[in-house]
Amino acid sequence: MTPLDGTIVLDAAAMRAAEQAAIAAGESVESLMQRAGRAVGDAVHRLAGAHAVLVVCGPGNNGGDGYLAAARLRALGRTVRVAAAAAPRGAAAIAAREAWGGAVEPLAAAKPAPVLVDSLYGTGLRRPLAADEAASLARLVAGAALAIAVDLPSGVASDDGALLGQVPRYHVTLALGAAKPAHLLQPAAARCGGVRVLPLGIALSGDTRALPPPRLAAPPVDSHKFSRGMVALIKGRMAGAGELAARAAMRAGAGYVSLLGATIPQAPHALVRRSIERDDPLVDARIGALVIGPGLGRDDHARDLLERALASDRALLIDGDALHLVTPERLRARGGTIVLTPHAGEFHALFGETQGSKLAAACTAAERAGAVVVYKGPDTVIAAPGGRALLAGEASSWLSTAGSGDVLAGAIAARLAAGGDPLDAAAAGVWLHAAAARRLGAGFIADDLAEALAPALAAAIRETRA
Ligand SMILES: NC(=O)C1=CN([C@@H]2O[C@H](COP(=O)(O)OP(=O)(O)OC[C@H]3O[C@@H](n4cnc5c(N)ncnc54)[C@H](OP(=O)(O)O)[C@@H]3O)[C@@H](O)[C@H]2O)[C@@H](O)CC1
Ligand SMILES: [K+]
Repeated sequence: MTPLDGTIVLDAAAMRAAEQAAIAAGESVESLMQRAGRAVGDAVHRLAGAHAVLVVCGPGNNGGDGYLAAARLRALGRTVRVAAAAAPRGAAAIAAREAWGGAVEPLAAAKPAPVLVDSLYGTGLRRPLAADEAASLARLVAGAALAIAVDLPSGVASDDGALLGQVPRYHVTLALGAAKPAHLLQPAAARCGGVRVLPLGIALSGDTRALPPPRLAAPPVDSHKFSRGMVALIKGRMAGAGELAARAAMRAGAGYVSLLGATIPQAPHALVRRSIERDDPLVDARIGALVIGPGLGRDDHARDLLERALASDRALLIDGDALHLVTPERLRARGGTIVLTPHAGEFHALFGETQGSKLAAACTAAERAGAVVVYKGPDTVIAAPGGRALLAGEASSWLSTAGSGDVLAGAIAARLAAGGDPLDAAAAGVWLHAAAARRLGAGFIADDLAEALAPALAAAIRETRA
């Protein structure tokens, strides 16, 4: 079992294509299912302690996995029962049912067991479960101390993370072969519990991954403040937003941070406050990342500042209000490195209403704007032009606090200013932001979050070294 960090994420069509490629190379559906069933059986055996197990099986290949997992559990000496609402269809699932060979209880009459394994539907689910089937599943999950979903909780849409009906909450989901978007996109992700991938030994390729831990190092011995990365932030009408983003950039590792348009000296004194009117500081060639948007406002002054930022050739991070003042076409025409950090409202203001999953929307938006798009939320998606995308999965719900987005903008800007691929920089910022929140636990405010980026950065550097 492997955790999700950095693993490949495949939609149902890509998963089928990987399966077909394996079959063309000499595998069979049966051999893949045997591997899946055995891996599920072994994982349940490890997770279930000495408790009795009930496996509920559906009519497709997800059900086939369940019959074989039950057979494996029986071979391991476990007490295991099987229930189903319908007979298996398809040769592999029928063979799996025969390999189990034991009793199959009617789902509606099945009594709960301490461990429930849901093998009803996986990536092939296209419509809501029938009401009686959904009710039976909910009853059996509620009656179990440990509920494990095979591949996906039955009732979630694999590609976009939607719920096709009432879906119970599971403790663990065992993803077969690869993670699916529903393991990382809401609302489905919150139903999955802990997700573990069971590798099936088939070749996988694709452009979407779960957010990996950043590969970060301490500054080299010959570093100076500018080589570590200079971040310049444009102060807006709401001064606190820029202050927070600036503190975050400092704590996330930038060597030099200036707040443009703030001239009254105050703590922290390491933050360089400069007028924005004299000697155009926006074109300073030492700037590694220029940030505009936090607390900017949307008036004419804000528009002027945005025009000046767009005219600069520096890597640009656009957040908050500034996302309401620009168009994707304008960004594409500007070119250069651009990172956008919209929440859902800002995303729709900039890109309009979109079709399909949050992942698809972010990828399309990145292409349209020629920018890395960090589509924020409880299931942040990061997409780059060209198709690469990262799914951050569930972060602390305490991040829903004022100023949290300003801190994220500062963290990403610090990593952007340090150089390298802008997608990696955005990913590192998102990771550090989530890690800082984890360290703080509950009830924190954005000021705490900015400060906690430093220990989160130190931990990421230690983990890179280990
Ligand atoms: N990829 C891999 O490498 C491997 C994948 N494997 C496994 O295969 C799983 C995908 O299998 P799958 O394609 O057979 O789909 P699955 O989720 O079992 O459901 C389809 C069946 O359910 C039916 N059906 C659908 N909705 C329904 C509803 N609401 N109510 C009632 N019926 C409904 C549908 O019928 P139909 O829509 O055709 O009428 C069809 O019969 C995948 O999640 C993984 O577990 C491993 O075995 C091996 C390696
Ligand atoms: K399932």
